This record gives sequence, C-alpha cells and structure tokens, in this order.
Amino acid sequence: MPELAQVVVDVPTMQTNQPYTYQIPPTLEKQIQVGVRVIVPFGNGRRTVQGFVVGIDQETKYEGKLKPIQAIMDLQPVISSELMELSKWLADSTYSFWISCLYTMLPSLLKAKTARIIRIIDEVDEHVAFDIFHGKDELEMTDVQDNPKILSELLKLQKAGKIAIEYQVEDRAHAKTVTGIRPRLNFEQLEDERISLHSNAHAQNRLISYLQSLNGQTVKFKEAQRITGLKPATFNQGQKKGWLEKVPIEVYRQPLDMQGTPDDQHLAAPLTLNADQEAAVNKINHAIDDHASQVFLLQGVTGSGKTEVYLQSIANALKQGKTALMLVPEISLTPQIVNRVRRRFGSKVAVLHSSLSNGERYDEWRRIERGEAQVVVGARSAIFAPLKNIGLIVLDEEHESSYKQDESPRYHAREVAKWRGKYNHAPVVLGSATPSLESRARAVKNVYHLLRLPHRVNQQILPPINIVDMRDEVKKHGESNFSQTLLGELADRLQKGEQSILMLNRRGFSSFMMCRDCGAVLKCPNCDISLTLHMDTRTMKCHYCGHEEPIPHECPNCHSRQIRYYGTGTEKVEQELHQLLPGARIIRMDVDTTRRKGMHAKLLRQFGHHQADILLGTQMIAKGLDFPNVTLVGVLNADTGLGLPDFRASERTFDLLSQVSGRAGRANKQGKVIIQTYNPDHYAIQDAKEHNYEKFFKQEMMLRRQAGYPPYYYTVRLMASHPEEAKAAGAMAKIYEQLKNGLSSSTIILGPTPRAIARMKRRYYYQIVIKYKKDPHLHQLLFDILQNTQSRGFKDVQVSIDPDPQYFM
Ligand SMILES: Nc1ncnc2c1ncn2[C@@H]1O[C@H](COP(=O)(O)OP(=O)(O)OP(=O)(O)O)[C@@H](O)[C@H]1O
Ligand SMILES: [Zn+2]
Ligand SMILES: [Zn+2]
Repeated sequence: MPELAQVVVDVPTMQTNQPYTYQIPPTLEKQIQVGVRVIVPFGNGRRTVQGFVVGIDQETKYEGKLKPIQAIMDLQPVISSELMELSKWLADSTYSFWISCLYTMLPSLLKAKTARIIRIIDEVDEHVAFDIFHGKDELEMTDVQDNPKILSELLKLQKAGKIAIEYQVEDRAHAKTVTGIRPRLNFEQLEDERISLHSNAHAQNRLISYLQSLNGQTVKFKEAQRITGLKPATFNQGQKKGWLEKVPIEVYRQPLDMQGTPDDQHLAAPLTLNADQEAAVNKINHAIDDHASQVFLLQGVTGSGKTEVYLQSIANALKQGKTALMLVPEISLTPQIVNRVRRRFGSKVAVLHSSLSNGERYDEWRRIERGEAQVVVGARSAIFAPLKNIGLIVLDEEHESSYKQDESPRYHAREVAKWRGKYNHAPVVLGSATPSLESRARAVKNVYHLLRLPHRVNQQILPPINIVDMRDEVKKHGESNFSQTLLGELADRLQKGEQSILMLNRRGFSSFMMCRDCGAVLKCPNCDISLTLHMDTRTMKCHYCGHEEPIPHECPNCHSRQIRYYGTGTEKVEQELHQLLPGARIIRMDVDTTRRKGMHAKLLRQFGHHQADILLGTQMIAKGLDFPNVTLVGVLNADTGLGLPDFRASERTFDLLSQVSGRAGRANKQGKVIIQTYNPDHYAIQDAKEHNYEKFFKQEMMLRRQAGYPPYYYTVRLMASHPEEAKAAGAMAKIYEQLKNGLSSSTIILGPTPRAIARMKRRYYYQIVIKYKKDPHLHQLLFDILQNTQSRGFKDVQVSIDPDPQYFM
C-alpha cells in the first residue's frame, strides 16, 4: 500500500478546512512526517503551493488520481503533535481556517518565504562535502528540497549532529557587529618586530606580547583595550605596521532588555511567603504534583504579592522536571516583571514579546523548542510556545482584553491556556486584582478554584481614594485638567521629594457626548447603552439596535447647553502641568513617546531612579508597576470609558481605576489616590473608591442578567465589509436570513447595523451580534457561513466571525 499524506494547503482565495490527500513518493517516505511543511501541486495548471502535513493514511475515499507531494520544506516537524491537535481545536472553536491557525503558532520567520540554509557544523566525509555541498559549507534548502536522495542523506546527517538548518533572517544584512582585532603575524614574526622597536616604546612592546598571547584568535576591540589598558592609538599604530587587523565580529542577537541578566550563580532567592501566599502556593503545588488540570483563580488585591506566588509555583514545576509558561499583557510586559522572572530563573527563561525583532524572536523560539529554556514569559501569542511537558500555566491580569486576538484566528489566550493545561495535565492559574466577570462567575460555580490574597504584603492598607467632582470644579475654577485638590497634593509630593503617577484615560476619546453640568451621557432609548457620535452623518447612533438621532444642542436631562464631546491629549496636559507646577520634572508616557524600541524601558528606569517627579501617561502606566517612592496617584478623567457603546464599559472602568490606584503606597510610605470625574455617583467609580470588588461584582452581574449579556449569555459577532456600503449591507442581510432560519427561537439576533466605526480603511462595515444560551445549530451554521464566504457570491466581501467578542465597536 502506498502511503498517503493529508495536507492543509495555503490557497488564500479557496480556503477550506478539509485537508487534501497527496501521494507520498516512495523516495520521500522516510522524511514526510506530521508537522512538516511541503510543496504540493494544486489545481489544474502547474501551480504549486505550500502546505502542512496534518496526517498520514493508508487509504482515501477520494476517487480521482492523486498527485504526489513535490518537495519537503523541513527536515523535522515545525509543529509538534500537541500543537497540531491544538490547531484543529483552534480552527473549530474560533471559526477560522486551519491554515491560518497553523501559521499563527509559528514565529514569523517560519511563516514567510524565508530562506532555509543547511550548514555543516561538524566534520563530514568527502562524498558529502563534494557531491552535496560542492565544497562549500552551506547550501540552500530550495536547491535540494525536491531531491529525495539528497534529502534522506541530509536527514541522516542531521540526526548525527553534523549539519544544522538555519532560517535566514531578513535583517541579517545589518546583523549587529562590533569591531574585533586579530593578529596578522605569528609568534616568531611578532618577536622579530619587537627587536626593531625603540627601547622606550613600552606600549608597543606590551601590544606585541598581547598579540602573541592571542594565538591568532580574534577578540573584541573593547575587550582588548580593557585587558591591556592600552590606548586605541597604540592599536592603530600596530595596525599601520601590519601587526594586526580590524575585523567585524557578529554578535548573537540578544534582546536589549536581556542585558544585565544575572548569571545562574547569582539568582535571587525566593521570598518568605506570608500565610495567604503560602496557602495559595500549596494548593497550586499539589495540583502540579498530582498532574491535575485544575484552573485556579488567584484573586489578590494590588500589591498582595501575586507575582511571588507565580514564581514559587513555577519553581515547583521546574523541580518536578517540567516546564512553565507565564503570560502577561503586552502593555505590562515591562522590564520590571521580566527582570523579576530572570533574576529568579536566570538562563532558563525565554521571553517573547512584540518588540523583539523577527530574528530575536526566532532565537528565543528555538531555545524553547530545543528544551534549552524551561520558563517562558510572554504576551498573548506566547501561549503557542513550543514547550514540552508543561507543568504550570500562569495568566497574569487575566481580565485584560488584550488576551483576545482581534484578527483571525480570534482566539482568547485564556481558553488556549486551559486547553494546553488539559492536554498536559497541568494546572492553570488565572491571576488578577479585578477578575473578569466571566472568570469570577465560574469560580462561584466551582468550575474554577478560588484562591485569595485579601491583603497587601506587610499588611499595608490599600490607599484611600478621594473623588473630585469636576462639575463643581469647573463651575468654581473654570476649565482645567487639574482640580485644586489634585494640584495641592502634587505640590505637597514635590516638596517632600516623593513621586506621583498621573493617568489620562484615553479610552473613548471624544467619541461620545457628555453634559458638563450634570454628567449625563446620551444613551439609546432601547438598549441602555451610550450613543456614538458619527461626524460623517452628524448623528448619534446605537451600535446594538441601530437607533439613530440628531446631535443634541442641549442636555436632555438638565437642558444645559454645556454639552460637548469629551477628550484631551497627554501633550496638552503636560503643557498645562508645566505652567501650573514650573519646578516639576515630568516624564510623559504614551504611544508617541514609547514608539522607539527600548523607550518604554528607558522611561520607566528613569522614573525608578527618581530622575522625574511625575509620571504622566495613558492606560499603559496603570498596570504592574512597582515603585516604592510613589505615594500619589491621580486619574484626570475617570469617566471617558463609561461613555463607550459597550456592555463592558463599567467593568473596564472599575478595573482600570482599581489597577492604577494600586500603584500608590506599595512600600512603607502611605499612598493616596485622587480620581477626577463628572460622574462621581456612578457605581463603577463608587465601588472602586471603596476597593470593593464584591459589591461591584454583584451589581454588575445583576445588570448583565437583566440585559442578557455575558456571563449569562454567550455572544458571537459577525462582520461583513466591502468598499461599497450596499454590498457590505447586502452580504450581512443574506447572512441574517440564513441565521434567522437556522437558529433556535431562544437565540437573539441583534442587527444588522453599521459598525461604530462604519468605514475603516476604505471599507464599510456591517455587523450582527448573536446572543444565545444553548443553540445546537449555531456551530454548524457559522461554519456553513464561513465556507459560503469563499464562494463567488461573496466576491470581495470580507466576513469575520468573532466568538465572545471583547468589543462591540
Ligand atoms: N512574601 C513577601 N515578603 C516580602 N515582600 C514581598 C512578598 N511578596 C511580595 N513582596 C513584595 O511586595 C511587592 C508587591 O508584590 P507584587 O508586585 O507581586 O504584587 P501583585 O499582587 O503582583 O501586585 P499588582 O497586582 O499590583 O501588580 C513587591 O515589591 C514584592 O517584591
Ligand atoms: Zn445635563
Ligand atoms: Zn439601541
């Protein structure tokens, strides 16, 4: 029986989750394995496409003539058997194409048409050197990938450790180099040079001895200067006389923030846990030891020492010979947290985040894949790290919406973590000071095991929060971003030499209308959700039900004419602050000041070294920062997020205020928080003021139940876009019909309506939101819709299906 391979092919215009069957030519039989990439013919013409081998069979139902696999791209699988299984589940649960799930799991170097180089790394026999490598020490995979005879020899060589495959980095051309020096003369020749020297040429004499000691080796120029204590000029003379030459040395791609990592002899010892931490660590360790895929929800107030709990549980997993994965939101993937993990586990740690170059990222991926790194810290996509034998998965700040990818495949890292936990029989720890309603509700139902850290370490109290009513403030003192109270406190900190953090909430920036006199936000009469301002049509629209009304000229609540869109920028605030407090040193942190690589880390380092008094920033400063000298936190505008047309608006506001408040008074000095708002009575703000998660949870759950939103209902959002509005609307109308006919009567379909941002990148967007509790037909129906979108009727229409959407905008 000939062997057959199931291949998922990469054909963008004709996507399907059905693998195609190909013949494995007898000559490639040994090389083709599940998880390698191959080149296969596709369609009628001579076209070839790339694909992944996802299965190997003996027979097929397909009647026609099978085509053979043409070439193999990898000598060993790039997708492990665990990740292969995961990719299937991912495609199924996120309504995505299998091929895009496979690509999502790989570092980008392995995605594109990256050159693959095979290099000789150990002695090979003459036949290999000449017949295969033609006397060179490397060859390109493309030149041999369709030659089974050579491939099978290469495979043997690879198993014997004589060759290695490298993926050529596109930035290799400007790979990082430093200047090196190398002797041009041998020992005796240098000795001859010494004889001709003046007796008082001490420096040159020393240089010759040094060059002799090198034994022909190349060393970094800096290093040579340090060791000899000689001036660069001396080396330059040596170069002129032909004793040495300068050569570039390529340095290993090492991420910026990796510098200063302690060596493994000087790691930081674990802290002595307090009773609550110890109880949590014990429970988690038990689960690790018992191979139990239990999910824990670690709910600990800000500064309660959650990170220490993660670290000690990770240490236990390592002790059991297992690996561990720790996810943090990109925005809080600050050097602070990365360094804490590195100081504890040293070279065992691999870090994956978006500011790494493709090359750096691939290097880290390879270290993980080879088992050289056992602890992975990273943002969302690190959940696909090729770790084997996982003993523990941690998701810090589990409520963060950035754990959900907002392009296909629209996966949530929390769900993937749970899948991998099950597969590996390992516990998953979800940590947060303000758990998502979904997670906390699951803990209430004992689906998750709740662990609590109710106090800050060393029993410090949470900082008291003052609410400043900006409606009064504007009446009394005119318009300013700073209330008298906040200014007074800032001045006081300046005088004491203590530091402050100021947050400007950019969420919902000038997209909604609010009354400056009474704080009222314009809402939809049907949905109890804020209306969004559309400047193109000059109307206010509801994005749930489609309701539309003209922009009001006065407040519908108090008839004031002080109604306007709300918003301001960090730059403007910084200027105002300079005028109000001329002596203050300010660091501004927003997308503009942190765009350049390494700036984020640099600004935080400066603030940590007290080179500034005030850190002014957007949401990016709300999380994870641990600065002992910060005793004041100010929130300039707490309510902008409340106006967003989103049922999670209150939850996000509560989370944000709780997180940012948590930055104050973390060490021995008492902290204080000032929150400025036009909605002082809103429950999200009041509950944050009281540090009362429980109260907020109860209230919000009640509202969600009344309105029929998660966690009481599941939601799916469908979106269609097209350059012409009518076509986008038409496609959505077709989909609506299909849904209406197929879904159960208890399922609710909202829409179709234009999306909040109705036109983006020259495309019009229409959406439908489905709310359901249980619908046996939904899953298949959505897949039918997905497959339909590949048909001719949907030409140029892009349709996306988003399960459990994080935003409705
Ligand atoms: N058992 C302990 N003994 C002494 N200090 C500790 C202990 N546990 C944690 N700490 C210290 O307390 C501070 C706060 O801890 P950590 O940052 O882990 O809190 P957290 O719960 O993660 O906070 P947040 O959610 O606000 O980021 C840190 O500086 C940490 O080093
Ligand atoms: Zn009003
Ligand atoms: Zn509405």
